Amino acid sequence: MCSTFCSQIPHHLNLAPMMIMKRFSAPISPYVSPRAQAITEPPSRVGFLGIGIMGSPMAHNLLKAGIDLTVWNRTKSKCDPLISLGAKYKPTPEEVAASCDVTFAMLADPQSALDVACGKHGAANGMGPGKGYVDVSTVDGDTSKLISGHIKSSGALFLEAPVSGSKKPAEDGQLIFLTAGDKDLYETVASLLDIMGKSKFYLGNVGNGAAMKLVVNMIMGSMMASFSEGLLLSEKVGLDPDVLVQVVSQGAISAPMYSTKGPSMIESLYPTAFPLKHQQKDLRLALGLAESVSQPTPIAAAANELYKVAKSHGLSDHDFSAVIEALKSKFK
Ligand SMILES: NC(=O)C1=CN([C@@H]2O[C@H](COP(=O)(O)OP(=O)(O)OC[C@H]3O[C@@H](n4cnc5c(N)ncnc54)[C@H](OP(=O)(O)O)[C@@H]3O)[C@@H](O)[C@H]2O)C=CC1
Ligand SMILES: O=CC(=O)O
Repeated sequence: MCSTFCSQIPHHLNLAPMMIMKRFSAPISPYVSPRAQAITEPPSRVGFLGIGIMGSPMAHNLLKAGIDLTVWNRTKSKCDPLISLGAKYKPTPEEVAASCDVTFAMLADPQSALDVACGKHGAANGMGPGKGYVDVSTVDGDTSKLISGHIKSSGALFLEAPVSGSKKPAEDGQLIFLTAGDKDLYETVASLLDIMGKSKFYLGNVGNGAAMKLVVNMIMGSMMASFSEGLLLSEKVGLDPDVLVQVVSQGAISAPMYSTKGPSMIESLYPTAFPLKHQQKDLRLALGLAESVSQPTPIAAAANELYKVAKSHGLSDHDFSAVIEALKSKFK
């Protein structure tokens, strides 16, 4: 079993195989798994793990829609507003999964998504036939496949469903779900995805949703880096950057991101919707994806370096538009 298991460990985790074996205590058997069983449709008890910038409004929308919701977050206090609105709370991901038909997870990165799904008291320990796990975190395909293997070895179904759209779309129920995995689970949770989002794509095998999300965010990260250069250049040659934002917003390169974030970037304000550290993580994972198929991505590679500079100057938890700071002379 070890060779099968170890071959699934994502390269970027950089952990010795024995550490991984210790960390992810849920047994994984690729050969014998309990028979998967249909989930009641729509699921009557829903779990949500990871109540951060995105998880909080997504869970809130489920609650507002009358869903019987159980929540968990590493920092418990972030669950309190949801609990005061009627959500139940369980102290571990395992207990959430055990008490729910379907459990969603919205975690920061590959490591936290693995820890919460497959670690000690992780969700996989509470899964079983008749249940489903929907991971909406942005991770790479290898991580998603590893989580899928653990969940499915319990007899439960697995769907990866990363989202495109930020804090405001999450609040407005306007996210775009990029799903892949068990089609039965996709159909079972469709009504829940419709509460949280405006559209959903089913992309086939596990890994395809993750790949689509990484390609989209690779483009977005490069766009923001390029926009930052344009804003600073316009200012340096004596143009009004506010006018640049207006011109851009009316032409072929118009994007909501430029008109919503441009004005605050000009003021050097970066209220966090999408943390810069997550954008850099997505670029790093996208570059790994490109490397795996020998696709040249020089623009994304350059953008990634800029986000790394921004991170090294303490901007990790600012909005990703703070990448503009890395281009200012004080950082040279
Ligand atoms: N913000 C955005 O605009 C978007 C974000 N995303 C993706 O969604 C995911 C979540 O992002 P977002 O909500 O913005 O990020 P946050 O940083 O606000 O939330 C991250 C969540 O992960 C939890 N977490 C982090 N590390 C661990 C760990 N080791 N063990 C357990 N839990 C952990 C945090 O818990 P705690 O509260 O205890 O720190 C928190 O609940 C990321 O993958 C991001 O790339 C996707 C689309 C848009
Ligand atoms: O992942 C970020 C987003 O805005 O989408």
